[in-house]
Amino acid sequence: MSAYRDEDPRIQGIKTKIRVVPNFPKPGIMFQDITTLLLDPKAFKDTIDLFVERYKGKNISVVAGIEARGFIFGPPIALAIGAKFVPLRKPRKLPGEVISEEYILEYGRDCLEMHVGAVEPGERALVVDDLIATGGTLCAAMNLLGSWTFKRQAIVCTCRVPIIVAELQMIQLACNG
Ligand SMILES: O=P(O)(O)OC[C@H]1O[C@H](OP(=O)(O)OP(=O)(O)O)[C@H](O)[C@@H]1O
Ligand SMILES: Nc1ncnc2[nH]cnc12
Repeated sequence: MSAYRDEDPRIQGIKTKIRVVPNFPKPGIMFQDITTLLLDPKAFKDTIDLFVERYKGKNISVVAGIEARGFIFGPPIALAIGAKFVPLRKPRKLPGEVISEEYILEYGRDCLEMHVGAVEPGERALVVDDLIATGGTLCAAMNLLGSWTFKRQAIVCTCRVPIIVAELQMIQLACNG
C-alpha cells in the first residue's frame, strides 16, 4: 500500500460508493457491493483512473480480469494503458484449449480457466479483480499465470478500496506460448 494513494482525495469518494451488505450471501459475510460504485460515473471513472495512472507506461501488455467483477474493471484499464485483455473464466466457459486452477472461496470452492496461448512468453501482466477476501482467487489467478509462463514478483493491493491488482513479471519462458 503506497502513501500517495492513501492521500489521494478520490479514494474517500470511491469508498463511500461501495455498499456493504451484512450477511450476504450467507450469515457472517460482509458483502462489498461494487454495483453501487458503478452507478456513479465519477467514482467509477476515478477508480479506473487511479489504476491507469499507476500502471500506464510500465510496459504491461496483458490485463487479466477475473470473472466476473474483474471483467468490469479490467477492460477499461487495459484499453487505457494499451494492453490486451485476457479473461480468467469460471469452468467450461472458454471454448478453446484451457489450463485450470482450483481454489477455495470464503463461501465455497471454484476454479479459474485461461485460454492456452492468450499470453505470450515474456509479456508483463496485471491481474484485476474487485476484492480480496481470503486471497484464494488471486492466488489461483497467479498460479494459473505462473504455471504457464510467469514468475511471481509482486502483489499490489490498494487495501483502502476493494479493487485489487496483482502485478506479475513474466520472466520464465518455459512454454511454447
Ligand atoms: O479472496 P477470495 O476469498 O478468493 O474472494 C474474492 C473473490 O470473490 C468474489 O468473486 P466470486 O467468486 O464471488 O465470483 P463472482 O465475481 O462471479 O460473483 C470477488 O469478486 C473475488 O473474485
Ligand atoms: N465479502 C465479500 N464481498 C464481496 N464479494 C466477496 N467475495 C468473497 N467475499 C466477498
